[in-house]
Amino acid sequence: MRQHWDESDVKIRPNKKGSRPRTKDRPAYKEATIGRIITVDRGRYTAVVDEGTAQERSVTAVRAKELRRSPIVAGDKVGLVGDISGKPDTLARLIRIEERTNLLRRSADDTDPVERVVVANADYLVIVVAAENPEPRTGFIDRSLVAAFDSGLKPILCITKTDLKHPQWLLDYYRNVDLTILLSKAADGRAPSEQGSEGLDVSLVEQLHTILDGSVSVLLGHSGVGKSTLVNALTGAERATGHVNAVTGRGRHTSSSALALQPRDSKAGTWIIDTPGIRSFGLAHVPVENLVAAFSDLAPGALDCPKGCTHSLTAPNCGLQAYVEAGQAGEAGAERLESLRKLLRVDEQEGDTEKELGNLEH
Ligand SMILES: Nc1nc2c(ncn2[C@@H]2O[C@H](COP(=O)(O)OP(=O)(O)OP(=O)(O)O)[C@@H](O)[C@H]2O)c(=O)[nH]1
Ligand SMILES: [Zn+2]
Repeated sequence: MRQHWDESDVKIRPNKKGSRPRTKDRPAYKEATIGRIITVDRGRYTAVVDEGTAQERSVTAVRAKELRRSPIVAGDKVGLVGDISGKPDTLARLIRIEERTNLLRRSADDTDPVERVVVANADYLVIVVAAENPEPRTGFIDRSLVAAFDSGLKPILCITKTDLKHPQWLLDYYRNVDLTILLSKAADGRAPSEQGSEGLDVSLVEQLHTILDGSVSVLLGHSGVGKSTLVNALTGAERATGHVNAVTGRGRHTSSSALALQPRDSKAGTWIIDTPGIRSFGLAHVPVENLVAAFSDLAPGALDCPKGCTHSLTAPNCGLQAYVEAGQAGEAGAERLESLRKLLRVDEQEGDTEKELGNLEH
């Protein structure tokens, strides 16, 4: 059952000096407890406090009026006041967003300059694709790589379902790119199972578990690639901490906003943030230099571009073009440059019109 809260339930009683006008640093708020946001659902923020201690618990909070215009996302560290017991029917007040180490951003599409924040303070972006069913799309992966680069997250490409098909062409495409690629173990001819974690490769889970231990990772992937299977295997069937239950009271997260989960047997501070609402990254907010730099196999070529080069097919003396033609970006160079030009929107054909279908809470 969903409880109904009212912000007035959590108004903090004025302290003895309460009549004093609020100053910018609001001394009373120095007492705030720091929590980590694990999900946002219709204006309710779920934060974990006293992380890694016996008192670890999740607290539901609403944000203070002053923060009404500030996006707060999974991974954010926030200051909480009021009732932070985490007991049923209690509601804390979120009064501050702590400084972020980084922010994974996207725009709704490539023409919308308004950037939206997806996740804060993450270390890795794990891009999950299937070797087949559904067929992986390099356009999607390249976009995700740009978003990771622009936001300062380390990308990992995780390829599932290699038992169905060996993704050699994909490995070739990324051969010269600075990117960690993890594959599920190949080929015993299994068909994708209809339920459960059948077909999932244990070694892939173990590899991921090891790399991500102690870090905050964002998992990204289209429907059907095996992302839920992977998340379930990483977090264990029973989510011992019960944080998810705290979100909806039903043990299932119903909204499409990002949700942070703790992997089993991991160090304190290890979080995996699932992003069910995100199908792709609009990149309108990303500066051209970062688009180019994210293509680490091509980027050195741009050093020879004339100032203000558009890098289009017809751009005179484009260094990228010359670099690729000289074979310095390897066999996939031409294809990679074509992909970059799509993102730069300087390709001759219609650009990548992949539209955002995601829905994110703010
Ligand atoms: N053959 C094979 N099947 C797999 C593998 N990993 C997952 N599957 C199957 O692929 C199907 C889709 O997996 P899910 O984990 O539900 O995929 P998802 O990406 O979470 O998709 P949504 O739940 O739609 O978001 C399931 O039937 C899984 O059992 C794999 O490595 N090999
Ligand atoms: Zn150029």
